[in-house]
Amino acid sequence: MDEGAHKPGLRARQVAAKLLAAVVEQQTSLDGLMDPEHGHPHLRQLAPRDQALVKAILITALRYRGTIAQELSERLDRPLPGNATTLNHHLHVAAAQIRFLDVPDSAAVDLAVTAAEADPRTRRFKGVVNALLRRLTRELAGAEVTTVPATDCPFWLFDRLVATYGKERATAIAEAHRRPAPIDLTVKSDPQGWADRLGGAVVAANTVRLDAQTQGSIASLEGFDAGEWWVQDASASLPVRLFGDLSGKTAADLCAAPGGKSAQLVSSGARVTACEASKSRARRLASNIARLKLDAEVLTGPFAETLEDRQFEAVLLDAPCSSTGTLRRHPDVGYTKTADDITRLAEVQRRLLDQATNHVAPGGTLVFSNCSIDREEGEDLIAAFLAEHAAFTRKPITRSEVPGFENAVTVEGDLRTTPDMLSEIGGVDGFFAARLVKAA
Ligand SMILES: C[S@@+](CC[C@H](N)C(=O)[O-])C[C@H]1O[C@@H](n2cnc3c(N)ncnc32)[C@H](O)[C@@H]1O
Repeated sequence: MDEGAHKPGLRARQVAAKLLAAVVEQQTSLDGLMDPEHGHPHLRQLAPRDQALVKAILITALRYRGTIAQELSERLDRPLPGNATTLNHHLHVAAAQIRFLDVPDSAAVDLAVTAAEADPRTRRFKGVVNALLRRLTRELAGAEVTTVPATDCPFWLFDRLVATYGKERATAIAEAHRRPAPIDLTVKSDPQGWADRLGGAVVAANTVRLDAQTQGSIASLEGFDAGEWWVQDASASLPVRLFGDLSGKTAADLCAAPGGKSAQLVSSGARVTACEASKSRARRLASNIARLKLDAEVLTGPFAETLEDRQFEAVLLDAPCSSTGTLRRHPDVGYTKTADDITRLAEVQRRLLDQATNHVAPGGTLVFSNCSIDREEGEDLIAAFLAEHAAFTRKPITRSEVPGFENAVTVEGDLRTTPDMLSEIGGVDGFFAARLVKAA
């Protein structure tokens, strides 16, 4: 066997290059590749420390993909052949480490050279890899990023952001995408006490924010086993708050897994039915609810089938979407989704909203939400819904209902957060929510 095959850390870099290819060439989601049970087998074979390294490399390589591409190409004497995609992945994996991660530069360069040499497709570029990465290290290791934010936002997405929000705000959003997101926890009670215990800060009603650099696994933090809190971005906690007091009321969470909003509904005093179409996700939902020692009815299958003709006073439709509001946490989304996906997902949402109307009791409230920042999945969808459903009217959200998020309330009375908001405290995910009421 090749001597290099035994180099510590080599396998992690090879796996990182392979997974990067899966994201950008086959549009496979990083969450799917990283799943502890069903993720990529090569990743699961690595030691936990190496798995964490691969994850850090991939998140960084995707977050700064445009900058890395530009900095590499500026240092090439002549362009790489157009079909050198595998080579490109090795270079991006190494550049992510050199530019942004706390890994010795010499190891990043050396392992990239060995990885290129070990692969028949890239062997002949070994010298190029060595020279290029050494030059990158010499000239840019530890340097500030000087590219404009749009460099790291996939073109199709940036164009849509400009069309909706204008160039200045689109640029601020793209800039926010480059900053790692903090870890937000929704606590059942005593937010200040938990903030003190975990070294965080209270940033919204029941949201405790921990630093993005918080060490160790989430499950090892105090209060996890006791079920005192769950992970949920501050903006994702807003839709359920729009129902107001739910004590003793019936509530359905139509698209429930992994269950952050179901947990909130139960905690607000509602009798909750949580529906989830996917079997594996429904198992996760049930286990999350159990860890939190909360009580909810969990139904597995599409809600239109499992609920039959049941109706509820409060109905939440937190629909599947493009997730373009979560690029800070999921930088792969810009490379795995396309403009066509947005149109397709908006159509799914339209159909689910139609079905949801059957499960709202007369006089009941329907909250529609998702984590997209595209108006086709938000503002436009709700405008079309209201035009077609005479039994429903919007109950405008008021600024006083969402302290700290007053600027997220739109003229129409919907809620629209974008990642550039609240940047002084670490930003928020992009989210949309509308509150609709069914005639009595
Ligand atoms: C955005 S996620 C929900 C997140 C969840 N509300 C939370 O806060 O944790 C959307 C979920 O809806 C599920 N889903 C999609 N179509 C569905 C349907 N017709 N019935 C029930 N669940 C559905 C998906 O499998 C996915 O788990």
